[in-house]
Amino acid sequence: MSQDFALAACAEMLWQDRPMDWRLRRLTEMGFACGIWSWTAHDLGMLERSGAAFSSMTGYISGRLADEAGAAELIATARQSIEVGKRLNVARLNLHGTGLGEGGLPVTPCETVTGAMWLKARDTLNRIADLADEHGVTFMIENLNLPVDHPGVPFARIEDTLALVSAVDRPGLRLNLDLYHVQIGEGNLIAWCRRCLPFIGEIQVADVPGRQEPGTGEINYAGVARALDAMGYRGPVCLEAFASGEPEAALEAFRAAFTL
Ligand SMILES: O=C(O)C(=O)CO
Repeated sequence: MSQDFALAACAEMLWQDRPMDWRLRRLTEMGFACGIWSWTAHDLGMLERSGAAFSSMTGYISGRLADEAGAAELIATARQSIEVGKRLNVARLNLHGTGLGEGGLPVTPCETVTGAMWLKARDTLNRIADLADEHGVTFMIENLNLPVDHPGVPFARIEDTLALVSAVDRPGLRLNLDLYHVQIGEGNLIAWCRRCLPFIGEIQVADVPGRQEPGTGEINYAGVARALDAMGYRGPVCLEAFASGEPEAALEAFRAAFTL
């Protein structure tokens, strides 16, 4: 049995009754890198002392892609996140089309994205890619689903994030291809993996419905893993899911699905 993907898990969603340093140590012991969301929610010294390998974390605090004031806020808070990311040696810094608030809802919801907004978003992401070059870091933009978890987020669909990342086409800006969100919003997972392949920074997974580990829902993740292997993907895959029972068992189900 070989493990061809670099496996990680989102520490925010597992063992929610345990302190974060415990979760990070447990994931590390089990051989997983760790994903976290906003660094502002954590004691940075604790994160540093945990010894975890951080696969990704949120790479901004607030802001938006598609208007001048929002872009200024995004760039300023991305700068702060770069410093924290360097301190923790975080591999990738994650972005969304707009800041997310309570329950993952957009701080500034947007139902209609105009042509001018698309152009501004591309310009903002080029500024993000400039920052990435200057500091030697990698940003990613994550697709989200609109129907269930994140209504009103602009540039949320994989079609949108792929259009932006491929238009910018710079190594410091990649896709965080979240297959849970693709399944809800667009489906056709393997075809999207193929289209996104040249631009993928990380893949995130959870089953649908319920956002739990592979095997709890309708997605054949072992089949997706075989297809990714056949197309030559060898990058990180992160479980961003709740556990249906014991987190250790959820992590082993994830590992089994992505071990070829
Ligand atoms: O819903 C997600 O995938 C998110 O990462 C929101 O933070």
